[in-house]
Amino acid sequence: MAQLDVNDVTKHFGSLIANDHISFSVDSGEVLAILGENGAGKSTLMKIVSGFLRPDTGSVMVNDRSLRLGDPQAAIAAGIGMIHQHFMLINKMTVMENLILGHEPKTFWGQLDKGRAEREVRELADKFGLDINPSSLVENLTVGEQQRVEILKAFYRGAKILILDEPTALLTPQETLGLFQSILEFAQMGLSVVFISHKLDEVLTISDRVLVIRRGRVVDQTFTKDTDAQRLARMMVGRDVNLTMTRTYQGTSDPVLRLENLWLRATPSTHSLGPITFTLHKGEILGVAGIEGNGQQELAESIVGIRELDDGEMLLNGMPIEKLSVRKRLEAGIGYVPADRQEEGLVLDLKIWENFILRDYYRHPYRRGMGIDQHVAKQHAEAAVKAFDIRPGNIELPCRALSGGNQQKLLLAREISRKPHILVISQPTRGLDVGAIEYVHQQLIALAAAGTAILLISLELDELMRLSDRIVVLFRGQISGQAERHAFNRQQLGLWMAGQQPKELVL
Ligand SMILES: Nc1ncnc2c1ncn2[C@@H]1O[C@H](COP(=O)(O)OP(=O)(O)OP(=O)(O)O)[C@@H](O)[C@H]1O
Repeated sequence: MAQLDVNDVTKHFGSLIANDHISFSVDSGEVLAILGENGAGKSTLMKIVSGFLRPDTGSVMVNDRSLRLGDPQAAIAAGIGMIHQHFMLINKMTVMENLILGHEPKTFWGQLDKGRAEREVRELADKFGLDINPSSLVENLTVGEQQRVEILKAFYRGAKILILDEPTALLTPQETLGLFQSILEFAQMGLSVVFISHKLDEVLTISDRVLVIRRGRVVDQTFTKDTDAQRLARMMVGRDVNLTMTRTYQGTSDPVLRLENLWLRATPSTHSLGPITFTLHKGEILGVAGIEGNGQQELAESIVGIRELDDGEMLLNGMPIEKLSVRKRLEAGIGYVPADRQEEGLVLDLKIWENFILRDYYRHPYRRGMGIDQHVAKQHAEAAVKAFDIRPGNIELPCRALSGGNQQKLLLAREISRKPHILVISQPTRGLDVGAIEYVHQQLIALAAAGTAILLISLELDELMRLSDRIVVLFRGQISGQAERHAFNRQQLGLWMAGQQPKELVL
């Protein structure tokens, strides 16, 4: 089938070397995992292989033939299929329209041959075991289904080498298993798969070989069967990492936030939420579990004030806040780290220091007359960039130039520096490497120990079980179960996530 050889690839961005003489190969039928810290250069490397970026030097070969570099069409023609972290589908079109876009089969008269397109799509879906209805609108599909469309699209264009960039970041555990099953089948068919992930257990489960990149260089390669999670973490980060950090309870019984019968009506794109009643205490971490789309986002946004309540009460330190604007709530001591850091959390075209003061630029200590005291703002941003080890540390760079993990660190740095009474934080470690996860967990533990009440929303049960004092589970906008730390039980939490009613529900 196809073998990929990457030879001596180097790529600079200004003075930064994102890829430094990288070489590796993937055989036909092999699953190669690429591991590396945030900013190590994995995405850059894959963009080079798939033609989205041109390297400064080096070559890429498919079956011993040189690939024309910096040309996505040439990469596709050579059989390279790239599945990006952010899907590139058109929501208002059907699955089939997306699949054939730009490669429409034509009749003799030059018109779209719809029958042939449908037949080809069904045959492909069958061949690769990717079950999907070609006439569904993409906007009505789950994330897992959209990913299947992306993979099918690559196959429709003749992919023999599949590159998956953090493909499980948005999937439920069940969808992840389904994807793994598919990957194994692809490998058995002789396809080559490159799998980029920060999740060591996934890498250990799915790959044959692991390539480790640090600061743009290949630092190690190993057969998966010869390694384990601790060793992989050490290779990646260059030191031992605590992969299972837990905390001992430090919370108090002082209520900080009280939600009483909070209720949100459904909209065409959202579930109804509630009635939800709970109290968040000083120094406590309250975990919110649930499969994506079961009201977590609505809950976070109604606390922060982005969404208006249809009913219910919300008290912050005893004061009703449900009528306050977002800005007033932030000023009153609520911090917010949204799940989508690129859409909601940061302004990617603004500089690092500008993003750092985004919540407070109009007030002390940043306001100066009608403008901003740039000196103070930059000083504070510099200090936070150092304290949170954000790389590269040049605060004049636009946020866009930071890797995902470093963007997340910047968001945390901003919110934590504001010393909030409450921090609402959603998917805090999505896309982060193990070293960065360890760091974020340390920060959350320290923040709670200093008295902040944290509402931790996460799809990762392990993360919730390690950090939370209590966990509530959301299912279709309602609390389907809750448990105290001493009674956490993975299986039970999973059942509640799937909507199974608990025997005893204490609210
Ligand atoms: N367009 C760009 N302009 C300037 N610098 C960039 C650009 N794209 C990437 N970089 C820098 O190149 C380095 C490698 O980034 P890359 O996105 O390849 O890392 P990564 O290993 O994929 O990280 P992550 O795991 O966080 O996704 C980083 O330091 C990043 O800031």
